[in-house]
Amino acid sequence: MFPEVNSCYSYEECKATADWLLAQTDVRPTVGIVCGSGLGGLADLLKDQVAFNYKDIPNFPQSTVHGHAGRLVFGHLKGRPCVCMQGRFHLYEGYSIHKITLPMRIFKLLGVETVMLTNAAGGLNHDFKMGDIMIIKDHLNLPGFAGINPLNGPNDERFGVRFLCMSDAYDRELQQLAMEVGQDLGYGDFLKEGVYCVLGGPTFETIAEGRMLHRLGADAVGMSTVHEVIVARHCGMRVFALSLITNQVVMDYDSEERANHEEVLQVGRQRAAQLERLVYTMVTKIVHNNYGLRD
Ligand SMILES: O=P(O)(O)O[C@@H]1C[C@H](O)[C@@H](CO)O1
Ligand code: HPA
Repeated sequence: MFPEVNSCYSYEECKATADWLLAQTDVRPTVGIVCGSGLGGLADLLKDQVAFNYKDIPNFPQSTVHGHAGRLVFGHLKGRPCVCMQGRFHLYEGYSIHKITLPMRIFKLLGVETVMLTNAAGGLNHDFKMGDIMIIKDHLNLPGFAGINPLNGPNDERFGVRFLCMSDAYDRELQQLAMEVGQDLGYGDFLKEGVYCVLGGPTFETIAEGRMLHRLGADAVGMSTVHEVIVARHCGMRVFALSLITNQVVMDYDSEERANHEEVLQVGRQRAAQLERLVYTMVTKIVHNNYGLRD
């Protein structure tokens, strides 16, 4: 019934990985950051770094995509203890959905309370431009419609409930904070909000697919994030997510534009510093334990 059931990681396996990491570093992160394609520079902002190559971490998958360095970096952002994935995993790399979301459970067992995810995405909303930063307010989980969900398989209540509410997946207070910080930083012209749709990739969208997703209510489309968000919410972490619009999805048969990964990485490089500053400033304003925000 669940073809990937054997690839689930047990609570004990996740705990073993978290305990291994905690034994190697004194950093006790409350914020976990996931860097999207070409956006790994965020990890370089961490002070007092303790970094691990994914290949050295028990149970961890390896990054196979250009623009995803494959390092887990612990450190501090203005005194706030953080852990940062410099590179994430995607379904199209051939990993099971349980494997690509394993780091979220490890974050939880490390003590992370807030997860901040970034990704590169194609714009579907006609008002969006290349280089816009979209605060994700909701998502469309297309693989989920087809029964591909990271919570498939036996449910371990130590992580969370069997049937997860998703109408509050993206923390509204953090979205508001992002808007305020973005305005303060002068990002008003390119800071947007919208709905992210995940597909399996690795193919970019056909014109008919782009048109369909737009009509379904998606503002941007990508190949990640949603699975991580589901698992992070399942184990009770607060979630905030951003998309960098690296290209406009082609929705016109007369267009000469062609989506490609090099352009995705290039636009990432152009906007990375501003995106990093937004996340950095937000982290300095998040207070943990009482879920409040600092002014
Ligand atoms: O990890 P993210 O979602 O940022 O990566 C996007 C989606 C594909 O992996 C790749 C396409 O260029 O970038
Ligand atoms: N489609 C899907 N994923 C993406 C895109 C896109 O146009 N751009 C960056 N990641």
